[in-house]
Amino acid sequence: MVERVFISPSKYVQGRNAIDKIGGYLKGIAKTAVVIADQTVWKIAGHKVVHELKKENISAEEVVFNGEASRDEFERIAGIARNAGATIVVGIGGGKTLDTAKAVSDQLNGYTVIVPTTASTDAPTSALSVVYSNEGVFENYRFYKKNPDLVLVDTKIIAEAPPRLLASGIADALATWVEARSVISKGGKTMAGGVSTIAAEAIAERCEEVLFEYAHLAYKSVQAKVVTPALEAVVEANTLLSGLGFESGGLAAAHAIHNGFTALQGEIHQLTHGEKVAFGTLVQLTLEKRSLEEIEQYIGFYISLGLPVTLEDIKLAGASREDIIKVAEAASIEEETIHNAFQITADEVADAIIAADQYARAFKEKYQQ
Ligand SMILES: NC(=O)c1ccc[n+]([C@@H]2O[C@H](COP(=O)([O-])OP(=O)(O)OC[C@H]3O[C@@H](n4cnc5c(N)ncnc54)[C@H](O)[C@@H]3O)[C@@H](O)[C@H]2O)c1
Ligand SMILES: [Zn+2]
Repeated sequence: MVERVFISPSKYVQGRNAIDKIGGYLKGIAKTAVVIADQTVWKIAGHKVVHELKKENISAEEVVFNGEASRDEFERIAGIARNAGATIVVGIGGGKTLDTAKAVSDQLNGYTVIVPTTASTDAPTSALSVVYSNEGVFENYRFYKKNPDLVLVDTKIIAEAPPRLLASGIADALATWVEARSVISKGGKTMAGGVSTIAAEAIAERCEEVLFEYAHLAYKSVQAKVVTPALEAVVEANTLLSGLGFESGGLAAAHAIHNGFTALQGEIHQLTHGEKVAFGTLVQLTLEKRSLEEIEQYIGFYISLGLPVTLEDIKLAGASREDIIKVAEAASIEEETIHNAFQITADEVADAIIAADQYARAFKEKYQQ
């Protein structure tokens, strides 16, 4: 029998100006931290975090993240952290920075602190990193023995991040219930290393409900750069509910197809993780033989948030059948999560990709003329 497994970060804190309190949460943990953020995020939140740490006599080794969550980058930063004697690892920024901080902390046996500055993915809470080549092609998932010790989400900072990033996080989070319910119904394995729990199932389902209720209001809030109760709800859905829901509830086709897309070259690399996951979710719904009404509900929702729904939208207007097969093959390799819920061949996946594109084009013709 396969055991039920549920995992989560030790502490999750979310609210307006939450970052001001980071020193209090880390007081007495250790004397030296390595703080990782990219150039943009150093200005938005990095220096503020370092300032708050200093107040509690925690010194900070400041590292500029180079933009890719790759093995080389993990090694480079782990080396800097070791030389500095850092035992607290603070990652500030988007999913790739946070995944890098987790990898570095694992190597140091450190205390992991995750500070997302946009609700663009459900990376913050999980005990894994998605590893890419230096060129941005998906390589593998790297699993750790523990989830982050502290996830600190400042909704004031997130309200001022680009709306496109929030929409991307909504798409990533909308995949959570679609994928988890498919894995649960097949008794498949989750990213936590067992089968799902009632807890993870409830969280994943609630995640979708919150998004259908509040995503638009939250998107408008970020367009106006203000913190609202709707934004707080959606930030929690994108980050905590989706994070726990995907990790202990299961990933399936949507994310495998996302990973497949990274195998292609060209403009598709300009799309965010969540944008590719949105299309992947439509493909999964296609594979599940969902009704027209249900699929249109998702397509309409994505379009209203400026998310891509067609191959043209994801910069693959001119993709050949060969390209689509390449994506489908990468999505169907033995290790991929698609097999947690589907018994399927690359050919069937390729056909579903083309069908999902056709459905979305038909929707646009029907409603947008
Ligand atoms: N480990 C997991 O569980 C998990 C889950 C989901 C996604 N992921 C990974 O996360 C990555 C995607 O993350 P992403 O979509 O955040 O992209 P990203 O990390 O590549 O980039 C985010 C971008 O947003 C910018 N940014 C961040 N905060 C900002 C702010 N407040 N204002 C302005 N700009 C800001 C950053 O400078 C960066 O350029 C992928 O590698 C994906 O595989 C991992
Ligand atoms: Zn994702």
